[in-house]
Amino acid sequence: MYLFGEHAVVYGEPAVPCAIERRATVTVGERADDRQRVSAADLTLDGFTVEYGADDATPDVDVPTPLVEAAMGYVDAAMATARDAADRPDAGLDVTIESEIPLGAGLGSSAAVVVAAIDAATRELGVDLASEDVAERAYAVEKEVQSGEASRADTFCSAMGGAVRVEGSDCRTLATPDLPFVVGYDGTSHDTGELVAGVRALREEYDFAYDTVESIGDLVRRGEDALREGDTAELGRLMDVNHGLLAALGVSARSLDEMVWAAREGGATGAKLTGAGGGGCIVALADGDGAKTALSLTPACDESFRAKLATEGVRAE
Ligand SMILES: Nc1ncnc2c1ncn2[C@@H]1O[C@H](COP(=O)(O)OP(=O)(O)OP(=O)(O)O)[C@@H](O)[C@H]1O
Ligand SMILES: C[C@@](O)(CCO)CC(=O)[O-]
Repeated sequence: MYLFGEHAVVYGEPAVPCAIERRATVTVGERADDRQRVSAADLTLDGFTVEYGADDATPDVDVPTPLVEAAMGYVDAAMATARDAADRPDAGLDVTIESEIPLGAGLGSSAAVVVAAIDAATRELGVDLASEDVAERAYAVEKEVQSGEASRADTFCSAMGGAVRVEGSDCRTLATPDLPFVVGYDGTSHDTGELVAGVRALREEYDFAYDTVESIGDLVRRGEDALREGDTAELGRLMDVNHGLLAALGVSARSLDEMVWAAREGGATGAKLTGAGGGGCIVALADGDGAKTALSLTPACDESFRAKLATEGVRAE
């Protein structure tokens, strides 16, 4: 989840994502043959569940094929980089994905799945990669699958845990403050690639959009100071401004605006959309139950939950 800086991070501005305790679990077992089988038991969207195998010509599913193809793109590429890291190009793998993270909703579900898949597959093939190496390979996978449009933010954060700072290829972990986050989810998903392309087009066409991206960078630097000083009032104010700047770039949605306002009216110190936008999740900084209750009473909000910061990144269980 992004405290600050999504979208602008694609153009080299800094961003501060934070890992929360919602995990993707990937189990990998080596096969006796050279085939690949993937089952994503809980790849759910709008109430559908899909299970598919890499060796099935036509997956037996009741969801749009593009969704399955998109999921396979990430998982295939993750397995390929794991086989490459282990120098075992012909290894056959059985992969099972279980994820608690809503898809395409701004919580970095693809990064979590790719990071966990690379970590589990390399371990199964006898290689113990450092979390930083898992992060770098996961970034390459996201970049490839998202046609060159990805920052290192989601993957580095998923791999390392806690709060991190990403600016271009410079990725660092930050001292993790214990901040009270509440997430509101509208139950929908977005296409990250389309939203990133929309911002790119706007930024190329209008100077003000170009400047807005730079302003987000300035805001993130101020946010880092506030984080260091533990100044939650300032963090909240900057989250509100960050939401406004993202809205100016065209990536908010009525449901996201409604949830942001509900959280604020429920006493949140600040609230913003998180991730690519268009629909999905907002994050609020909020002590007490007011913001969560306000969200649960908002028709646009499908689910709200307290998001505990995960200090640990990818791990073997
Ligand atoms: N449990 C899962 N099993 C298989 N594939 C998954 C799973 N969760 C996510 N994915 C893949 O990741 C895609 C969603 O990633 P995408 O980058 O579009 O959104 P996100 O990471 O959830 O949101 P954002 O980029 O805004 O943080 C899904 O369409 C699917 O291809
Ligand atoms: C919109 C974006 O900044 C975040 C999506 O999770 C894209 C990216 O950083 O790859």
